[in-house]
Amino acid sequence: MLWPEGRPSFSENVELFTKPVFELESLVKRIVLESLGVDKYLDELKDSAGYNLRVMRYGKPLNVDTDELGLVPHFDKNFITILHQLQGDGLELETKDGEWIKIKPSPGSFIVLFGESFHAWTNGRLRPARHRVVMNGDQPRYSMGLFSDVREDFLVKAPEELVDEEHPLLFKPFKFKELISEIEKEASTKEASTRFKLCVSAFRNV
Ligand SMILES: O=C(O)CCC(=O)C(=O)O
Ligand SMILES: [Fe+2]
Repeated sequence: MLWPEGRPSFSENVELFTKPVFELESLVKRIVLESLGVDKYLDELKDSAGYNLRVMRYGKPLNVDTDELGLVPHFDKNFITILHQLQGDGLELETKDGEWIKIKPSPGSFIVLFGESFHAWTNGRLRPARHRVVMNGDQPRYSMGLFSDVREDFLVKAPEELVDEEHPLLFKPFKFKELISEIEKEASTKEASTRFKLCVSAFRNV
């Protein structure tokens, strides 16, 4: 048992992570919406938000001499992901040009990624980051993440302020649960290829 008996440092670490990470999530949402001039939708997004806090462990690589994939390249499907590496590097991000860069955060820092749903909601203004975990060395890796998304019946629809001639509507409005079923459908037909592609493109409008 890890919580709360047995390993007090585990629950302490989770609690230490929780407060700043929730504050950061709401700050990031505010900054994004304000900078796009659509902060009037902040309450609507906040009221329909759902959260998922995960602590992740990646077993040590079988072979210490070669890099091993801890997590395949993928886009997160949610709105915002905030990650913290507790032990071990390994997170890599893909740049626009298809290059993989290693993320080496300082111990007290967080990594903020945007997911496919926020990409669609902002009518493409935010780019979702494809990322992966690459393991090397002889140690397991631990990370924590706050994954924020929306209620299943929330309609992911870009605000009209973000749609104009220069920025045509990229995705037809969809319920978050429709994106989830799209992911499940794809996963059952094409050997987890969903993890490599933008699932939201099923709702592409232009
Ligand atoms: O462990 C990490 O740093 C990344 C985790 C991740 O990308 C995910 O769970 O979607
Ligand atoms: Fe991810």
